[in-house]
Amino acid sequence: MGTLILVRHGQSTYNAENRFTGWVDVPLTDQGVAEAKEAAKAIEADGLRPDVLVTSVLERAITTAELMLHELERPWLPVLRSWRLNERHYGALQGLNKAETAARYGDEQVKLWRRSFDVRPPETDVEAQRLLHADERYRMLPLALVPRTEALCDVIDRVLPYYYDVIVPLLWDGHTVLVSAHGNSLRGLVKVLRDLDDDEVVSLEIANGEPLVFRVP
Ligand SMILES: O=C(O)[C@H](O)COP(=O)(O)O
Repeated sequence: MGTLILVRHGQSTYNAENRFTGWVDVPLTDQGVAEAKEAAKAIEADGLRPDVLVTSVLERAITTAELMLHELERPWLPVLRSWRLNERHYGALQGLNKAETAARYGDEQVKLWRRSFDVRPPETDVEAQRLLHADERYRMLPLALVPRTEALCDVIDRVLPYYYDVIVPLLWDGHTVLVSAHGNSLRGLVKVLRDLDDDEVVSLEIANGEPLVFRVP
C-alpha cells in the first residue's frame, strides 16, 4: 500500500489579489511561503515521510514543494513534473479580478465557471494559445492540446492518464508520494479518488497548503 499526499500550493500573488490565475505563472506571497512550511509541519506531525515528489510545471507548486522538502530535511527527493497537473486553464478570465467579474456577469455565472463540472469559461484567442505554445514547457505538445479554456471535466481527462500511468505504479511499489499542484487539478483528482458525483464536486474546496492524505492499495 502506498500513501498519496496532495497539497495545493501556498497563497500566490494572484490569489492575494483575487485574480483568476489558471496557467499564468505567478510566485508565492510571504503568506504562501508560510503556508508551505505549515503544510510540511502538518505531514510531519502525521508521521508521513514523502519519498517521491511530483509537481506541475508552474512555479507556485514547485516553490511550495521545495519549501516543504527543505522543512522536512528531504530536499534530495527524486522529482517528477508534468504539465498535466497544472491548474485548470481559466480561459479569457485569466488575470481578471474575481469580484469585478462577478459584478459584471453575476454571481451565478461566475460560480458555474469556477465550480461546475462541465461549464467552460470563455476561450482565449488563437494568438494567446500560440504564445502559450511557444513557452519551452509546452512546446513539445501538439498545439491542439494547449488549452484555450478548460472545465473541470477537461482537467480530469488530462490529469487521470498521468495519475494512473505514473503515480499509481509508485503507490503500488509502496512509495509515499507528495503531489504539489493546484486547487482545480486536485479537485479533479479528489473527485475521482472519493468517487464524488458531478453535483457533489461543486462544493469541494481545497485550501492553500492543506495536505490531503489517501492510502492507495
Ligand atoms: O486559478 C485560480 O484562479 C485559482 O488557483 C483557483 O481558483 P478558483 O478558486 O476560482 O477555482
